[in-house]
Amino acid sequence: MELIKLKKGGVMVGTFRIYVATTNPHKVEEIKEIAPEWAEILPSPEKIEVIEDGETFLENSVKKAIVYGKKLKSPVIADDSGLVIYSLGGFPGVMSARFMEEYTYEEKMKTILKMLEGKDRKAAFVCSATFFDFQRNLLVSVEDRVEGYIAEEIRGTGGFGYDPFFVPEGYDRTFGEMPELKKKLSHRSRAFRKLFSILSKISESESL
Ligand SMILES: O=c1nc[nH]c2c1ncn2[C@H]1C[C@H](O)[C@@H](COP(=O)(O)OP(=O)(O)OP(=O)(O)O)O1
Ligand SMILES: [Mg+2]
Repeated sequence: MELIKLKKGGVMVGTFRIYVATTNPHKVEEIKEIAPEWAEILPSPEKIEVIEDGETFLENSVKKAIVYGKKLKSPVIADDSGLVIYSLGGFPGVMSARFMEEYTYEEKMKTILKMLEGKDRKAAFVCSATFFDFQRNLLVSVEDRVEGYIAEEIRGTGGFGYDPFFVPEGYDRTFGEMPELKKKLSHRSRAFRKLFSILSKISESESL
């Protein structure tokens, strides 16, 4: 049984529905933008609480995928991601969302800007993308990142989270100032492009 109904005689014979195991609609939108034509990407029909107590993005990504996949009994994809600042030992890392949880991202970023005074500003966004198919007990995880640095000030209102102070390598504007370009450059688009390409290869091998 093919994992994904692909083409028959070169004609699309159907799509493969995948729910996104997330509470974050920005993630759903960004994944939809880069998903292949055979994947029908939908927000989860249920909001499921997952305790993200993993020490790595991978652990949390796999946990979210399995909890949602088992509950929905349908193929899912999950993303655990965050900001890693090298001169702060990788802070905030897996704690990116929980750092100053009760404050706005504006306040979180202002605090981090103070922490960075006199320090090296190199940073990366990291995304661990996981696919889990409950029926086939198939789990695939891929991690990727986008290197860059933290700007001297908060700029732009596009994107979400820490976008307004993250400048990707090779550019001088923040993701907040160029949300369209972010969709191509980001850790999320890189990780999910890799994940979808692996799923296509698994499907092709199954239909051999
Ligand atoms: O593209 C991004 N642009 C800016 N900031 C970002 C991005 N990607 C992750 N981040 C930050 C936001 C949050 O502080 C943490 C994600 O936390 P993370 O747990 O993966 O996501 P979440 O709690 O919003 O939704 P969920 O866990 O339901 O997928 O890293
Ligand atoms: Mg989360």
